[in-house]
Amino acid sequence: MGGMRRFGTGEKVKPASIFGMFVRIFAHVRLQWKALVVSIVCLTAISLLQFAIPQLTRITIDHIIPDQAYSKLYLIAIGILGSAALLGVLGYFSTSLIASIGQKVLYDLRNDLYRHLQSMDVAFFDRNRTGDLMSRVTNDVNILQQMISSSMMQLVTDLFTFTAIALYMLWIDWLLTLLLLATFPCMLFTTRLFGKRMRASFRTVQESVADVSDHLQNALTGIRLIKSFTAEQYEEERFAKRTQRNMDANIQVVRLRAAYEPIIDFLNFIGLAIVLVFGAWLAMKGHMTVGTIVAFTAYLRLLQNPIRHFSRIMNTIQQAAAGYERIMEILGTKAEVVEKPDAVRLPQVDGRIVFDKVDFAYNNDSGVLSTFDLTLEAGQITALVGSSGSGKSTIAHLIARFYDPQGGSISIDGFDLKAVTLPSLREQIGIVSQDIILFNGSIMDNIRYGNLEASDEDVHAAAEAANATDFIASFPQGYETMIGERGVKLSGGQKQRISIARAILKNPRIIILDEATASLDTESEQHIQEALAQLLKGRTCLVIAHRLSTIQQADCIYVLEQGQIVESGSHAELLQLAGRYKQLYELQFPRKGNSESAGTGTAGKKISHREAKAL
Ligand SMILES: Nc1ncnc2c1ncn2[C@@H]1O[C@H](COP(=O)(O)OP(=O)(O)OP(=O)(O)O)[C@@H](O)[C@H]1O
Repeated sequence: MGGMRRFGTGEKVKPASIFGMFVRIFAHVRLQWKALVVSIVCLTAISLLQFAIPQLTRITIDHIIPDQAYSKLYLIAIGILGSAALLGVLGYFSTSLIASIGQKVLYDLRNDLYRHLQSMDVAFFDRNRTGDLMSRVTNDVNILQQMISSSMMQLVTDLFTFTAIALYMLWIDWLLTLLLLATFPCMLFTTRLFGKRMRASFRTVQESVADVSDHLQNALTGIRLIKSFTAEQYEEERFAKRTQRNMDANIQVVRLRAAYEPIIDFLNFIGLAIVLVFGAWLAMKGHMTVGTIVAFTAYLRLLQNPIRHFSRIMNTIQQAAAGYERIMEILGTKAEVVEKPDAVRLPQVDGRIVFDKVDFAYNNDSGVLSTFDLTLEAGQITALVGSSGSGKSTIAHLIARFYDPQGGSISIDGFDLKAVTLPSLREQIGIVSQDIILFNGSIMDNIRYGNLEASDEDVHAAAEAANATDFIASFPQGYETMIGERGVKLSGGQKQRISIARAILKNPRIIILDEATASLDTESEQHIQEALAQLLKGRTCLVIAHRLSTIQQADCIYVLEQGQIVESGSHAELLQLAGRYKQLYELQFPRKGNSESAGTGTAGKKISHREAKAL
């Protein structure tokens, strides 16, 4: 395969080796050294027992039969049955111990992965598909899990037995053993050759699983859109293309395996032929006993076990290696928005926000802001208006440090955002936007998300301030009503009020309203406006609105066009200026003209969201 890419970028990095995978797994395993020591003791005992059983065969053939030692036969029976019973008990302990070590490693890995994902910046999530990320945390970790639980134990036992037996065989007959071992490099070479190809195919399989998961995620969340455009057929074809890629890659794996296994079997038979022919020759010459040959053939099987098993579990191992690569791609990606090591806690702020010569572009595309200056005074309502795509939401994202500007600086009360810790910054910012995210859970849980320490009374007070108590009380289970996918469906306005209650409970110093009332009908808007008035009271507020009716009370309004401020002032001042703001205003309130009282009441309600968005 051509090498993997650093996640979400074009940069190529070396593919992870299977050895690297085992080393990393072992680094975690080391932490559970007690369980590890017990398993190693069990495995050593298993190897010794596996070694002892063929010795009993040899003793029977070489000594007991020729000596007609009837009285010793029961010892052989006890020896074999005792060894078998011990093998069973030791097998039980080593299997369960190694499996639990493995599961613990995966538990840590999955949690590390989740923690790492949470620490990534917003740009990372812009770049990567949700379904693909989900598939890495679930499917790829599962594959690794399968390998650890089913194959690791086998491999480790085999390696122990291999070493013990190879040493014994070299001691008994080094020449015969070396001849035998000559087949091993061929097996390793074949395994490597096929392994590489299989891994490439498995990587395709896993990528296609991620594609399928991504498609499903999009299609299921967008099912209304698909139906409204009657695009079912089109989506079905797109889905089939993705599953076809999965099928092709799987068939390729099966073909490789079908060719690989007979080759390994053939090499195993060469080993058997060597032992039989050369051993018989030695026996006929009187240099070796028949019992030793029989024991040698039994050892040969044990010696070849690692390779034979490896060929069987190679599927799982290569699949795990491909999954491991995909996991490492995430773990190896670093967030760009990070805290400096010497970052300080941002103290309780008044909320004066200053953009000083800020340059910003998403993904090194053409810039959204360039040498951009803006000051939001503490305790005031500042509004941003302007055409779609002019950069209003970008300004909000930069304040919350979802992205870092490429040039210039942004500060709050004189603290550069890059010099303060992220939680201390974001704790003081509340964002209420048009895209409301409520989690599956009760209304109580959703409001309490604003402050996980809040008491029930605090939650009730926040709901009261957000004008949400009436509709909450109308549900039979009140605050315990489940919302989200498994619960009741809330209207846009109800969701909005819950999100406002959540922000009120958070009690941040700075509030950002991004299109917060854009999609509401008149009646909801009335409720929301009252709730918002509660939320904005006494805080530093940035209000982004398409509806000019919602921002006339702002202390200062900035009109933004293509990332530049073209006008600023109060509503009245801007109307007098008779520039871009007035133009936007007249588009929204044609009949009221430039009357200053317009829009506070009915005029604003006549304009639809679509019209407003089009501005
Ligand atoms: N995550 C992103 N990745 C890349 N480009 C983006 C991203 N978000 C916004 N942009 C681009 O940045 C520019 C400014 O977008 P922004 O969302 O700030 O505008 P806006 O004024 O808030 O628009 P609207 O009123 O339509 O919401 C647009 O050209 C947009 O395409």
